[in-house]
Amino acid sequence: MRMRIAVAGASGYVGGELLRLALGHPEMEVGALTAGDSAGSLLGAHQPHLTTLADRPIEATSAAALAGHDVVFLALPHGRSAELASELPEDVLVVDCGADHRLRDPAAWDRWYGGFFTAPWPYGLPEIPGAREALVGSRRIAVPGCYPTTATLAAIPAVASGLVEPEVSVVAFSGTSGAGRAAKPHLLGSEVMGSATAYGVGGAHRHTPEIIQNLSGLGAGPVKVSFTPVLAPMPRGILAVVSAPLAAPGVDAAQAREAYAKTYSEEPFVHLLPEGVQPATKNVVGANTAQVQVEVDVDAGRLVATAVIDNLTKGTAGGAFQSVNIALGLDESLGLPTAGLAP
Ligand SMILES: NC(=O)C1=CN([C@@H]2O[C@H](COP(=O)(O)OP(=O)(O)OC[C@H]3O[C@@H](n4cnc5c(N)ncnc54)[C@H](OP(=O)(O)O)[C@@H]3O)[C@@H](O)[C@H]2O)C=CC1
Ligand SMILES: CC(=O)N[C@@H](CCC(=O)OP(=O)(O)O)C(=O)O
Repeated sequence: MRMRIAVAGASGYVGGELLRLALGHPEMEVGALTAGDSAGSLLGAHQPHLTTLADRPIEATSAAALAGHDVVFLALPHGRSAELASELPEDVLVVDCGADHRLRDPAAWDRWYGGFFTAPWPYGLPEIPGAREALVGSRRIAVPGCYPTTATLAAIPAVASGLVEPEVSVVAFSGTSGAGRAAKPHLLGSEVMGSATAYGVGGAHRHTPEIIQNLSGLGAGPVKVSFTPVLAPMPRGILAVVSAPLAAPGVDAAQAREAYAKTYSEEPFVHLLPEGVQPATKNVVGANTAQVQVEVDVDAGRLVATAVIDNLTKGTAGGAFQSVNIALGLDESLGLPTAGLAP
């Protein structure tokens, strides 16, 4: 029998991507849809690309509306998930796409988010060593932030293998859907089109502690991270450029490549591109794949890795379904697209 899913935040960008993927998942069927102010309207008013769900009503978000489902996805603003999740039964698989259950350090939570600290849930980035095992059988999943997913996938092999010093620089370019669909002046077409802008510069972005948490858990000790996000004029996609000083002067491109090939050889969604081919965000639009590349800048003594994902697919909804598949004992790749859209 198929699993019935509920989506809280169904009118948003992540909600829309969760539903798009649910329609292609052979074990899932769509149940309740909820939101905030959009409650009382039909889904088609918010997600016109989901033609077959257009006449589904959106209800107000409450534990009662989400009851009676096998899997509940929370695609709500930060701070809205924790209380709601605490009212949902323990045997229901609850997947939080927001940040409420990602950070393990209460002090980091307090500094970057604030408010009531809730216990962290198994982290939905199976490619981190040990994370896949923690997801098996879990009934709670914390979906990573989209920048942390991209940066972490670019950096894992370099950091875990000790090829680099634990001082990582991340510069990542995100499409505008990363900011959600609520109207914000800096997201107006006239502001975004034909321009790219850094923001959260100087270690001020809230994804910094999440990237640090991920990279510091790889067995190579604490990792310092300098993270700079850049808003790029595209609807979807993230490109992360990660670099770090080589741990020893002799580390060469072949060694770096070997570490990346070995780390990702069995991963269904992470692809090391052939030598010299650089990842491009357009290659992964709508796909749950990450493309990665690694080079060594001998003159600067740095390893440079790049990765791309679709922020809404591998970066949120696709990663969420990948983790749900693992938690439920299904094939990890079930229902997840691996091909992007071209041209
Ligand atoms: N966009 C991305 O690439 C990523 C997003 N995330 C996270 O996923 C979550 C959803 O993001 P996204 O879809 O982009 O955001 P959107 O702004 O596009 O959507 C937010 C959704 O939450 C609903 N909502 C807002 N306030 C409330 C409330 N008080 N009670 C109930 N529902 C409410 C909105 O409904 P209404 O229409 O009624 O306002 C809407 O359905 C966020 O936590 C975000 O940080 C994580 C990774 C990547
Ligand atoms: C382009 C853009 O604005 N991106 C968002 C990150 C979105 C994301 O990953 O989400 P979480 O909020 O769930 O952590 C930002 O910088 O705030």
